[in-house]
Amino acid sequence: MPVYVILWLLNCTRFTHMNQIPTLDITDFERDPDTFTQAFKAAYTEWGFAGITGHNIEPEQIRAAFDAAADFFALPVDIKSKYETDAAGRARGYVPFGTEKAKDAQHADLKEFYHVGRENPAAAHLADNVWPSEIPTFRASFESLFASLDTLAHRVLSVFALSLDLPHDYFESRVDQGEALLRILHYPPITDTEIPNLRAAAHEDINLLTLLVGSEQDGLEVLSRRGDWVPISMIKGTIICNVGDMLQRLTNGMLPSTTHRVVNPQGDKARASRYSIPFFMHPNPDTSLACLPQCVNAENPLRYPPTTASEYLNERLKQIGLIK
Ligand SMILES: O=C(O)CCC(=O)C(=O)O
Ligand SMILES: [Fe+2]
Repeated sequence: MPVYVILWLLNCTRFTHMNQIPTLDITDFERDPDTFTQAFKAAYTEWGFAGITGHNIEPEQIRAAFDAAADFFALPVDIKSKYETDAAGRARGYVPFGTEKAKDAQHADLKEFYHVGRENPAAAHLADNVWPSEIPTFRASFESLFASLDTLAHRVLSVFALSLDLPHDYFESRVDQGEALLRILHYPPITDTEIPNLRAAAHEDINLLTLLVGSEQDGLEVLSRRGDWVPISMIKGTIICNVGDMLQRLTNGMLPSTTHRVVNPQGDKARASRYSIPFFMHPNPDTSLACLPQCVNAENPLRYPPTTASEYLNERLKQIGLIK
């Protein structure tokens, strides 16, 4: 075959299989809700992941949060450990390196993290936050980022509801007392390259939906429907939003909770820290995760038995080592 034909064929495959998660500008929803909801549904049915732009979260707010994170994780481990708590599922405060292991993984992930969660004195299942006094900017930075991501999560949930032929406020009464967790993640420099561990082994997120303030460092990869690992390269400032296992169950798998991982960088890049900040949105504990009837049909028969959000969460947190 002549070289120009091979080049032409290669070019065609490049364009017909766009191998990158889609990006959606959420301000398009206000301009044309129906068209946006259709594009949104198509993106999530195919990928379970999309980048969100037009979200109104200022770059300075994100910068301040990453700076506070770097300052905290640079503290000696005995100081950081003062902020470990006994909140169920380690849902508040510091969680040391080597604690979490992806379901079915053989080795622990290469990360330490800090959980900041929803506070509501009227809801007994939501623990109080703890704040490191050593980093004066920490509390204000993460309270403000939490509030902004919570608002965005509500906007995104209303588009999910519309794309499932539900009223736009369907999820409101199902998440108002629900846990939401900001997970401030630090993947320390890797000094021993012979280790079998990954920064984060392949996993699916347990919750309803995740908003990820993505890292400036490479490493995040998403498993496509075709079975290949797609490195995520995002325009700076994009917030990644992905479906979690709870939304996958509710939609009987119609919206997939896509497997993803964080791979170790090669060469000098391995010697740099990596930071990222996912926000995990959970339903109220008593919310049923039974599949929605409109997602069950002859082509897509019922895949999951009914359960509640709290039952399911407990089972999953045991699998990843966050509950004994
Ligand atoms: O660090 C990242 O980019 C992704 C983190 C992640 O997938 C998680 O914590 O569930
Ligand atoms: Fe994840």
